[in-house]
Amino acid sequence: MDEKANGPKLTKGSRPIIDWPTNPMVTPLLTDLYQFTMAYAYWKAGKHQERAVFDLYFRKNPFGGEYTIFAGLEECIRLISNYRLTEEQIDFIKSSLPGTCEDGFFDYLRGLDCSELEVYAISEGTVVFPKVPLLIIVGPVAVVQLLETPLLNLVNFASLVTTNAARHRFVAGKSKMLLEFGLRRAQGPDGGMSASKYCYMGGFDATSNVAAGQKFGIPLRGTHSHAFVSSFTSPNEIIEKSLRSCDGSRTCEDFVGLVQAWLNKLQWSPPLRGVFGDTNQSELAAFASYALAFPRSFLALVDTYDVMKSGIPNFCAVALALSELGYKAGGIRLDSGDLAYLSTEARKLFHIIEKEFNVPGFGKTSITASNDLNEETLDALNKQGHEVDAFGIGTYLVTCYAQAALGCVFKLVEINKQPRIKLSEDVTKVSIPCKKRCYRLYGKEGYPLVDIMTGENEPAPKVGERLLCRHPFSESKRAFVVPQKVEELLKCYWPGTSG
Ligand SMILES: Nc1ncnc2c1ncn2[C@@H]1O[C@H](COP(=O)(O)OP(=O)(O)OP(=O)(O)O)[C@@H](O)[C@H]1O
Ligand SMILES: O=P(O)(O)OC[C@H]1O[C@H](OP(=O)(O)OP(=O)(O)O)[C@H](O)[C@@H]1O
Ligand SMILES: O=C(O)c1cccnc1
Ligand SMILES: [Mg+2]
Repeated sequence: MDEKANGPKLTKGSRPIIDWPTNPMVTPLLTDLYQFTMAYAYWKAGKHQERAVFDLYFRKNPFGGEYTIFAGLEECIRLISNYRLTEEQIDFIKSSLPGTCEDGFFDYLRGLDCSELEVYAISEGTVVFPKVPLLIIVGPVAVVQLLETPLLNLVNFASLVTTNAARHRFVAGKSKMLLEFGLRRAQGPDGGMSASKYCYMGGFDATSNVAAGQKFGIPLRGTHSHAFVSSFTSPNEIIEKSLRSCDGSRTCEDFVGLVQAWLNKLQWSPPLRGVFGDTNQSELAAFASYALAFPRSFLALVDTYDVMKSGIPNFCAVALALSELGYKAGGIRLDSGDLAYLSTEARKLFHIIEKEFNVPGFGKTSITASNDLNEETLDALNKQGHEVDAFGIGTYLVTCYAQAALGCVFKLVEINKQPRIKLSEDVTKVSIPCKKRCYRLYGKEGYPLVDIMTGENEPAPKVGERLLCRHPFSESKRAFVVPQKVEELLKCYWPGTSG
């Protein structure tokens, strides 16, 4: 999120212009009915202006893991800053509430906005832990109540999918290219757009989602599908066969013939003799056509027929023909079979070709893998050893297949300066009362040691001073910490504009 535009710089009374939420379905009506019935009852009881403090937090890290990445804040601030009900929306609420509701309430809704709210939040993209508030909303109880559902909606999936992406990045390692390919499998258009945005935030390099490329400026990447390969029947189909060399100095009139000649050379070269026989000619036609369309970034999906006997030799023939004209091929994509084995075999062949035909860099030709990848398959591939440079990941990533929801909650912790608590038989569900301040304490090596919550008016932890930190629910978990650095986690992202 752009902290400069929306973050701590704002002062009371300023009226920054902040865009509407990305998804136009995010309006004041995108809430649960009970938020409006409660708002009415607060109003009827004359309580609606009472100053309340709500914490938004989650109770357990997702995916059986040890951390969560907070995301969705920018969209929350966009909603808050533009929060006004239209006449049409007020009419709809009127028609949805019992006829006994007094008109004065609808006049109240007419004037409602978030100018009396203060929003404190942890920066988007920060590693966060259970129970620490990600957002603290302070303001008139009725309006804050109305925001419960949309704020949870905007934070829950965003943080879950960002965390999922970060976990995939962690397993894949820094050097691998991670591509988000999930749009077709995502939970509807918003699921797809949000996943693309937040996977990028979580450490992916690019997306195949063109709309996300336009909307969010995320780099776009892609290869081609099996349909493109199986749509061809023979090289004779290719009418326009000429290709200018990369430097423009000459034209190869029959690129397809050049590819066939290279395939022949490959077949009969001493280190490869007997390795493969006749390759699939329709696949060769597809690859040659793709190379004619994209000579500078030729990529081939090599598993439509047989990876080792057809796909890879055909790719190499096209790549060598391109190389003769001064172009460097982009690489291959594997989308089935044993990805560790096939990538290793492909790499061996690329190295043999580099040496045999003296094509510098051919051994490093990029290998992309896809096909139902997830954290576990990435980990299994690492353990076996593989030669994949880029992973295209869809279904498991964007649907958060391993865990359906993060489970963020929104709890009243104070009203009229009085603490409030929600009790539960389950101690992990007991809310922690009072308006809080939260700090991240760092140790000698500069690493964070612990996050702590204090009451609003308690003194802040001091560098070099010993502090007893206690687990909120587990009496036996406590530790003395001498912080070398103290970072306040929540900053004011919306100071209210009424003052
Ligand atoms: N070396 C490997 N170690 C662990 N998992 C792998 C490895 N190679 C591939 N996988 C995973 O195994 C699964 C293989 O999928 P599946 O059994 O459906 O076969 P397939 O290769 O997709 O076959 P096809 O698409 O031809 O039907 C995928 O989820 C893939 O990511
Ligand atoms: O496997 P995912 O992680 O969801 O990644 C996206 C998948 O989408 C594409 O094909 P699609 O799955 O539509 O068809 P295929 O299974 O026949 O390749 C691509 O080839 C990947 O396999
Ligand atoms: O570009 C690709 O290779 C791609 C895009 C979406 C889904 N599967 C693959
Ligand atoms: Mg698939």
